[in-house]
Amino acid sequence: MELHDNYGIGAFFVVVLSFFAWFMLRFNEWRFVRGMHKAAAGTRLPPGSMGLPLLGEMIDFLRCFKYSKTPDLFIAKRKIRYGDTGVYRTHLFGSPAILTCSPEVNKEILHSSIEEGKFSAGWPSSGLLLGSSSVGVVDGLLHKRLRRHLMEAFNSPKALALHLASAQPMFISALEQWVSKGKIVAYNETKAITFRNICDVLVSFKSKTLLDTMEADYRGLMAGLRAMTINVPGTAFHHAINCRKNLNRIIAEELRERKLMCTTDHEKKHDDFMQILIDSTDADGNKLGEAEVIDNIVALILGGYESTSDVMTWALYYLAKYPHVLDKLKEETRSIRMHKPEDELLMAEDIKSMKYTAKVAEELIRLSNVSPFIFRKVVRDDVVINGYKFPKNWRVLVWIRSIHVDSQYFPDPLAFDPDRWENFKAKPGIYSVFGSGQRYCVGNNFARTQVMMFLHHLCLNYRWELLNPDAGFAYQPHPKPEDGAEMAFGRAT
Ligand code: HEM
Repeated sequence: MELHDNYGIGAFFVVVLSFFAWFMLRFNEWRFVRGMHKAAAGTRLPPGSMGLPLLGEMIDFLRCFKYSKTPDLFIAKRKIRYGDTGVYRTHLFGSPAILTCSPEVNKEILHSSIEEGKFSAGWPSSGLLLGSSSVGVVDGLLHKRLRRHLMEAFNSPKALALHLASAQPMFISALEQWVSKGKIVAYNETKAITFRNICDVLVSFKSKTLLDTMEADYRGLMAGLRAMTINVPGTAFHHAINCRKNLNRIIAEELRERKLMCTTDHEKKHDDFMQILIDSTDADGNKLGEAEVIDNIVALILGGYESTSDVMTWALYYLAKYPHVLDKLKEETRSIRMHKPEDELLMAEDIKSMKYTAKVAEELIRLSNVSPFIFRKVVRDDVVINGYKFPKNWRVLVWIRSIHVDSQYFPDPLAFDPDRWENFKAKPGIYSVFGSGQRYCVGNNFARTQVMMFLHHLCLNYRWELLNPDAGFAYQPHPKPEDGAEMAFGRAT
C-alpha cells in the first residue's frame, strides 16, 4: 500500500470520529432544545448543556458526587461556565431538566400554589415504586386532602407522646448493645434502630423476622428509586417493583386484621400512627381509602428511615470531633435530668426546654444535607421565571444542597457550630433542608424530636471515639463518613 493511501485512511477515520464526537455532543441539544431559543423575547432557555445522548450530564454528576467526592463542584462549575444565573438547563436522571440553585428561584418554585398549577411532583419513577396514592406522588386537591390527614397523624400531641414512649426504650437498649459490642459502624447501627423505631411507631410491628424481611424490601425499593427505570428481570428497578409488592402485601394484611378486630373488639385498637391515619376524617367526615393508607404508610417509612438515621450517624461523628459542643450538650442534659426521677423518659415539656440540644440537632440536619435537591415537573407550557423558559414536561431539580453550605448565608459553612442558630432567621429559599411550601416535609418535627431524644440519651452515659478520624466523606446516595463512622463505643466513667 502506498504511503498516501495510509494518510487517506487515517484522515477518513479522523473525519468519521470528529463527526461522531460532534454528533454525540450536539444530539441532545438538537433533540430537546431545537426551536426553543426562538421563543418570545424575555423567555429564552436558561444557559447550560444537555450533555450526551441518553446519559445527559450524569457522568459529571457521578464524577462530582461519587468519584471526586466534591458535590458542590457540580453547581460551582456551572456558575463559572455560564454565569451566576441560578438557573441552568441540563439532562439528568433520564430527562431534560432545569436546575435551579438561587434562593429566590427555589422559593418561587417550591411555593408555587395548586391554583397556579405550574409544577407537579416529579420523582423519576414515582407511581410504580412510591404508590399512586402516596402523598409524594399525588398533586392538587388530592395532595392537599392527604396532607391534612398526615399532618393530623404527625402533629397531634398523641403522636408526640407515642413517639417519645416508643423511641426512647429502643435507643437506650441499642446504646447498651453498642457498649457490649465495644466497636461499631455507626452508619449501620443507626439505620437498624431507626428502621425498628419507625415501624414500631407507625405500625406497631415488633417481630424481628417480619422487620428483617421488611428492611430488605425497603433496601430493594430504595435502590430501585435511584436506578434507571428499566423493568427487566435482573435490574434494580425490576427487583424494587417486587419489593414494593411485598411491602404492600404486608401492610394490606395488617390493615385487614385491624378492620376485623375493629368489628369484633372495639377496645383493642392499636396505639400508633397507622391507627390515627385510619381513624382520621376530613372536614366532610371522609376517611382515607385502603390504598391511600397502604401507600402512605409505605411512604412514611421510606421518608423517615434513612434520612433520620443519617443525621444520627453525623451526630456521633461531629460530637466526637467537637468536644466543646459535646460538653455544652452534656451540661444541658444533666440539668434536664436533675429535675427528673432517675429512669424517667423525656416528656413533651422536656423536649421544649432543651434549647441547646435543639440547636445541635438543627446544625446536624443542616450539615447532613440529606436531600441534595427536590424534584418537580413542569406541567404548563408558559412557565417563565426570571426571564427563563421552563419547558412543559421537563423535570426541575430544585438544588438546595449548595445553599446550605454557602458562606454568603452560613458563615464558615462547614464548621459544626450549633450557636449559629441563636436568633437565626433565614429568608425563604435559604434553609430548605425539609423543603418548603406545599410539600414541606410532614415528618420534620418527628425527625427533629427523634434526633433530640437520641442526643439526650447518647451523651448521658456513653463515650465514643472515631477509629478513623481523618476518613473522607462519601456522598452517594447520601452524605456519610466514608468508613460509616467506625468507632470504639463504651460507657462513660
Ligand atoms: C432529617 C430528616 C428528613 C429530611 C432532611 C427530610 C427531607 C424532606 C424533603 C426535602 C422533603 C420535600 C420533598 C418535596 O418538596 O418534594 C420531604 C418531604 C416528605 N417527607 Fe421528609 N425528611 C426527613 C424526615 C422525614 C420523616 C421522619 C418522615 C416521616 C416519618 C418524612 C416524610 C416525608 C413525606 C411523607 C414527605 C412528602 C410530603 C409531601 O409531598 O407533601 N420525612 N422530606
